[in-house]
Amino acid sequence: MLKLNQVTKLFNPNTQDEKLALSHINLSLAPSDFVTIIGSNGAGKSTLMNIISGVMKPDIGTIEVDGMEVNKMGEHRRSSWIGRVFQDPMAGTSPNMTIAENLSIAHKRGQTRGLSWGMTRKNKRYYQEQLERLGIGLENRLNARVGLLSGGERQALSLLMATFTEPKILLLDEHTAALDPSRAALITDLTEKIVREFKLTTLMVTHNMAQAIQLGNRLIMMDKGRIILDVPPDKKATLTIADLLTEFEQIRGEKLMDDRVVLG
Ligand SMILES: Nc1ncnc2c1ncn2[C@@H]1O[C@H](COP(=O)(O)OP(=O)(O)OP(=O)(O)O)[C@@H](O)[C@H]1O
Repeated sequence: MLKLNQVTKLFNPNTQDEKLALSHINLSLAPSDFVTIIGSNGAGKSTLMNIISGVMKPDIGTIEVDGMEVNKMGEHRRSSWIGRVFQDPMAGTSPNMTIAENLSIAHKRGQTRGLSWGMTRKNKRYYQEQLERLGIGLENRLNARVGLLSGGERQALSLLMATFTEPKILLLDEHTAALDPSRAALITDLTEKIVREFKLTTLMVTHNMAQAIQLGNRLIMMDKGRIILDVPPDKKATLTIADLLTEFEQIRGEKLMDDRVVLG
């Protein structure tokens, strides 16, 4: 369903700041695959997400979705079938609009017609039903400004908005990293529930090894712009943090020094 062929990204070519962020990445996801991505700082994880979502174009290589090459398709057009949640809870929602207005925008994503809010009673009921699924009481606050919500509430709303139109691909970019542990656990649980329910094909970047092991059916480890480990579903089920650290050491010939990765 998602296929990356030889995807390469070189920043600032032929300058002192030249940086090979992605090097000949080949990655193929089956429908409903949930892949967690870990890797050291600067490994290329966010660049990979940016290239899949169309924020950046690869210098070499192709991206295919359901057999169709999408390299030339811009971010806006891809947004109808890609949902994305960022680390920053402020990034996915509009603070000066109400919860209902934010959901209305998400509802219309990818449609070309103008932005009439279309806040019919039927739509409101539908938004309430969807909010109820989050289990944190937001269904009673449809008219609250989103800027007033806590980080965790806002991130739960971002997750709902990103998956509202059942995208083909869900990209989660360290979406629990800015939350306190209890809120992070809530968003992790919600993520698992929503992805399972809608059978979403998902890529999730995390610095938290425990979370990378807990979620998803497949795990990849990146380093210096390459995929250095791809743990398939049959091995992922029994994978431990110790296994991952050993693999990293064997592949890199050095210990993983990023405590955030180990401790989460
Ligand atoms: N727009 C850019 N211009 C120049 N260099 C960039 C740009 N974006 C990323 N890089 C560089 O490319 C490399 C990969 O960056 P990227 O953000 O993808 O890493 P990452 O794995 O997400 O890292 P982290 O875990 O620290 O967030 C890094 O060395 C980074 O400094």
